[in-house]
Amino acid sequence: MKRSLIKKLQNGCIVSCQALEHEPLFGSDIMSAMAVAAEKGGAAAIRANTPKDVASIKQRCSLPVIGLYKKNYPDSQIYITPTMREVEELAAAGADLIALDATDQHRPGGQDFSALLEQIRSTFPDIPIVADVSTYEEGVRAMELKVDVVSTTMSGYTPYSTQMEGPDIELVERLAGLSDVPVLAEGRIWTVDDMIRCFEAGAYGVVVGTAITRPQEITRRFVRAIHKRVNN
Ligand SMILES: CC(=O)N[C@H](C=O)[C@@H](O)[C@H](O)[C@H](O)COP(=O)(O)O
Repeated sequence: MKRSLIKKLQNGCIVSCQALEHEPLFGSDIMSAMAVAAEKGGAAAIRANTPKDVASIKQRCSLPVIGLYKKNYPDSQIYITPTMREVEELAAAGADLIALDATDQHRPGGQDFSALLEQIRSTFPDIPIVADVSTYEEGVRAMELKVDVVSTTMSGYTPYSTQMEGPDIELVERLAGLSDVPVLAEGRIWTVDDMIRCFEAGAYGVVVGTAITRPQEITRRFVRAIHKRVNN
């Protein structure tokens, strides 16, 4: 079952439909409409934040959903599905796969990533785990721990990872083909060309978020280009 689900991501464009509370499109109705639009456009899957959005998307859209739950804990730097509590809520909401932070940063209560994995596996053996990593070493460790999928989500978002404007294609290339664990390219994929380069680097699938589902950021790019032109 896990296998056939993961297979659906192969060569797919996974659309991340996320809006935080301070963003103009915040709300499960809007995010589920985004997911339906992505499905109509041929997306392979949806990536969504919070159990509420996941549940709402699952009602209206037939694609597999990679669920995550962004939450801040006072004693931790990580925020993507930090503990078993968020995993349980995502599973109850119907998430088909669950994404979680697999970086080396301090976790709530000092928990080890491998301990959380164990807990998830024993409670939800049929839900594939997507490990969100920021570096090669984190990707290798996640593969050694036999996660189901690795995604380059966190590259550029930990203080010690490579900071760049576009996608971290080098990281995709280094991780892809290291093992039989599929590697998703994720983060700052802005153009079709970016996406193709990720596939050429060996990505199993790509996750595109902001470039499709955050209109305020899309607008900002157009406006910036005008400013640049006017000021030159
Ligand atoms: C770093 C972090 O918290 N990333 C989040 C992970 O779920 C989302 O905010 C991103 O939108 C998603 O990864 C897709 O990336 P992009 O929006 O750049 O296409």
